[in-house]
Order: sequence, then C-alpha cells, then structure tokens
Amino acid sequence: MTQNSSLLLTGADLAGGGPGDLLLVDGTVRAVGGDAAAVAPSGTRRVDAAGLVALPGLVDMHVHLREPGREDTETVASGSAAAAAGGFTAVLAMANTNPVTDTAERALYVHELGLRADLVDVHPVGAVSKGLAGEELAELGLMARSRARVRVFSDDGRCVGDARLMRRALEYLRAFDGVISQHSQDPRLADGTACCHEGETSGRLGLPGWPQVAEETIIARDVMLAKHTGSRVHVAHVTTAGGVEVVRWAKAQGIDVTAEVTPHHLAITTDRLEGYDPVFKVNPPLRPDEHVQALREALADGTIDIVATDHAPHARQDKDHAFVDAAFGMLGLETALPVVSEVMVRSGLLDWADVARVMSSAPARIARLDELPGARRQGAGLVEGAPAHVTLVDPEAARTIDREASLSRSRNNPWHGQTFHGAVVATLRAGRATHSTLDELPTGGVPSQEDRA
Ligand SMILES: NC(=O)N[C@@H](CC(=O)O)C(=O)O
Ligand SMILES: [Zn+2]
Ligand SMILES: [Zn+2]
Repeated sequence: MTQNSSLLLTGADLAGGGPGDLLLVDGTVRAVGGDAAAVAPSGTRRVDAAGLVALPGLVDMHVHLREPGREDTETVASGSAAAAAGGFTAVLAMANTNPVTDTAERALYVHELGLRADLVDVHPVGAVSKGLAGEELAELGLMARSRARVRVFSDDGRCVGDARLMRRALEYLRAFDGVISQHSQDPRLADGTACCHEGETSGRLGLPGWPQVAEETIIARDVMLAKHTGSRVHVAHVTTAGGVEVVRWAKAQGIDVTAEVTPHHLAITTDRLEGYDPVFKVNPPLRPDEHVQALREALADGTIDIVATDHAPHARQDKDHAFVDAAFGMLGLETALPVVSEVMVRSGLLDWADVARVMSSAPARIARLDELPGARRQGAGLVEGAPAHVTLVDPEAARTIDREASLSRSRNNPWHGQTFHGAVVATLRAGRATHSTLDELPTGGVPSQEDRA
C-alpha cells in the first residue's frame, strides 16, 4: 500500500443524508459530498456505491471475546473478524474472561491482542470488583490510567448487587470520567437458575422464572446512586417496559444515565422458548411482546441510547443441554445490522441517520472513544477530518443467515435460517477494508489505480 492511498466512494446515501461522494485519503475523510470528486488526487480508486448506505464505522459497547480462558469458543482475533464482518470498527470486550480483566496488566493484555489482530479497535472493559466477586473494588484507577485507557467498567455476567460497593465505584470513577455498565439483575430476586421471563410461559414450561422486577429495582437503585454521586451509569441490555420507564424518568430528572438494548431483545419474544431450544437461552431472558414493543419505541424516542450486541459465544458442550442446564448467551456481531435494519428501519421506527447515532456516535460517546487521538477516534461520523471508519450497507439485500458461515468460533446463532433485508457489504477502518464483498474493494490496503497497473 502506498502512503497516499485514496478512495472515492460515489453516490452512497451518506448516513441517511442523501446521496453524495466520500473521499478517503490516507485513512482520513478528506471531502464529503459536492466537491469530493473534484479534489480527489490522481490515481484515486473509485467505487460505485450508488444504492448503498454509508454509515460511520459501527461501535459495539458489549461483546464477550472469551480470551483469555475460553479460546475454544472465541479469541480476540476471531471475535475481531466477526466484528469487522458485522460492520464494526470498534468493540468493547467484557471483563468476564478467565482470568477476569481486573488489573491494568490484564487490560493491557486484551488491548495488545486487539492491536495484534488489527481488524477492529478492541477496548477492554475493566471489572468493577476483583474477580467479579462483588466484594472488593478492582484496580479501577490503574486500568483507567494504563495505555489501555479503560473508561467502561462492568461485572457483566453478574450484577454489582452491593449498593455500597456500587456507590464507592461510582465515586471513584468520577476522577477519570468512567462509567459503570451494569448487568441489572437483583441476585436475590433472580438467582443463577432463573432463565425464563417470569409469567405465564415460565409456569407452563416449568422453567425457573426471571421476574422483570429484578431488573427494574436495580435500574432504579442505580439511577439514584448516579444522581447522588454525580457519576455516570449505563444500563446494559435493558429488557423490560418498567426498566425503560425508570430510565425515561431518570433522564427527565437530568440524571446521567444511558441505556442499551440488544438486537435479540428487539426482535425475539418469550414464545421462542416453547421448543426448549437452548440457543434462545440468554441473560436477561427474552421477554413477551409488550416489552419488545416498549424497547423498540424507547430506542426510537431516544430513551434507549444505543444498540449493543452482547455477543456471547458458547461451545456446543456448554449449550447442548437441557434448557435449565445450558449456558446463557447468543452470538450477535455478524447479525446486528441486518436485524436492526429489518426490525427498526424497514418498520419506519428509525432512519439510517438514527442507526448511525445508536450504533456509532452514541456508543463511542458513552465509552469516550470520541476523545481518542488519531485513527482510534470513533463515532465522529462522515465528516471532513474524521478517521475513515466507514460501514457500507446494502439496504435491499436479502440474506439468509447460515450459522456455519460465521467467522466466530462458536455456532450459538439464534437467527439461523432467517432472512433479513440489509447487509454489510464492506467495512473500512482508517481507510483500510477489514471486510468486503465488493469486487472493486479488496480487503487489506486500498491500492490506488497505479498500484494495480
Ligand atoms: N448474556 C448472556 O446470556 N451471557 C453473557 C453474560 C452477560 O451478558 O450477562 C456471557 O458472558 O455469556
Ligand atoms: Zn449481562
Ligand atoms: Zn454480556
């Protein structure tokens, strides 16, 4: 690749703002719209992107990459490849690995693995408590001040149940503008066996109930702690109408709270548990339709800030069990955009500008990736001077999901066999194609016309 590799994407719908050209030079957005073609250096490679939507590179605030500890199910490299294929240019890797990411050294290790894979920016999430045990605070300050520059902290997989520990963590994080991403599950109201939304279906199927109030009470407690401490709380994977109501109320009070929803909670209801297929076992559980509708509306009206996948790979031997004994979690990185396209965009609830917000600029802002220098800055959008992180989507392409076609090491894909409109056709990270199905745009460098000659 030459130093001045340049690429002109012509005629793409620029993040819902209408068709225009996008000129990317040396990993940076050089010009947008009207005069992009006119200022393109000689030798610029052109890609006809008419009919495609150009989104800013997607950012996923919630993934499980399983390295270190369960490299049989995912590694930072395989998860990065799946992320790039899904249109992501940055991911935040949860701390519930083995060992847990609870020290600066371990955060740096995950950070380094991400640099080595070099397909997406991998930002380690730091644990709130040592070993996720919920007793003593992890090395929050050291992780924040390390080269890994951790800003998001979470005991995800577990809830920080102790209000006093949560309060202390929030007070401490204020010094470096950190945020706690909370897995909201009161461990007394919903213990580790709870695996089905508590209601008619759990009773009929004989599955241990996971009551919605177990989520709602923790969200309510945490927004009050955020108010008291003046710190930021982020609600991971909100699933209930009541949880949404609490977030809506808290925002109206001016409390610094943000919330995320997963593609699966936007699209799949409790009904899918009828066949006891463990691929649909996830924490928090799938909810009945009235909750799913409330989540969609809350994402549309901004009460829920972002979509995050909670990509949770699991080995066959941990999933292929009776429903109650199977592991919690499902894959999400490669299917998030198609699901959001189908469920939110084609239904008219979101437009592509909204998708750019909920899947790029807002998650980048919450994780403070918008403050990073150079090419590591995310969420800046398709504006002159921003790093050239671009996701090209074909909004009309109908693709049927095949779990065997995945770049993930795991196969717990709840969408297998389903068809969605809206496909990621290319991902550019700092101008380099990390994924592409376009002939004109080979992965790797972006060679100029001269390089090819
Ligand atoms: N979502 C899940 O069902 N599982 C996650 C943990 C979590 O996100 O709570 C996992 O690590 O497998
Ligand atoms: Zn969780
Ligand atoms: Zn998770």
